[in-house]
Amino acid sequence: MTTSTRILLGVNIDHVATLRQARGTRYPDPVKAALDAEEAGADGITVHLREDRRHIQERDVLVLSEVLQTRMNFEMGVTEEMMAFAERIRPAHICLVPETRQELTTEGGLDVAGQEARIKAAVERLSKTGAEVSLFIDADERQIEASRRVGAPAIELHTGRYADAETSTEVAEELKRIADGVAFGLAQGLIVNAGHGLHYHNVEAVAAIKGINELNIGHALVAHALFVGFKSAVSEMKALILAAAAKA
Ligand SMILES: CC(=O)[C@@H](O)[C@H](O)COP(=O)(O)O
Ligand SMILES: NCC(=O)COP(=O)(O)O
Repeated sequence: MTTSTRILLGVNIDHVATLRQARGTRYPDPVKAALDAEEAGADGITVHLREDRRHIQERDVLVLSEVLQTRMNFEMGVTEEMMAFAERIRPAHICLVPETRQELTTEGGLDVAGQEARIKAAVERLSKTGAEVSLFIDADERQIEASRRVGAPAIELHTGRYADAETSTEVAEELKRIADGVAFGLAQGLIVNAGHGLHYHNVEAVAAIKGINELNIGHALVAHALFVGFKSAVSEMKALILAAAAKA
């Protein structure tokens, strides 16, 4: 069981690439953002190579795999194309995520319980690359138990519902759901990460949940970086989550 006392920040650079792809230019370069993020204290760099290539491209991942000083968390759908690519680049971490072509963003967690044999085969195959494989799931006991059964050492709890909650009651309910999921995941012997939709005003309560290993944050960092620069955006976020975890 991992009971880290120090929470890690994984910086997702997808939306630096979103801006580049909007115009088909060479800038802004997500690789530069990744290096700046590392200098500012990122513990890892997350990229999601989507099937529709709306942001991160293969070349970004290949260059990152050569230049990162920390570690790459490669998010991917469970497809043959992505599995073969992951076997080629051999990232330190692989996170299996659900993907729908038309979605605005990742809408829910991976249904591990509903397709255990398929996910187990993917986890087994990808683990042979040496990667720590995690599953991006909702904070739901059924999915957490299934994640353990398929042999994933780690899970990432989808915090999108918490981020989207509007009333204080909903926020409290969603936060409790995440906190319960973290405790349940740890009790199952899993490494528990969390992320999606976290920003400077909602992150502290999640960072204060004991036992979370890492938060993966992207969209809010890229948005804030427009005004303060990428390094400052990352270091502000890192300071916030470390302070919240230390107070808890
Ligand atoms: C899996 C996850 O939560 C993120 O990687 C997210 O998918 C990135 O942003 P988009 O969903 O906008 O591509
Ligand atoms: N896995 C979640 C992630 O990497 C970042 O999501 P977001 O902060 O861009 O919503």
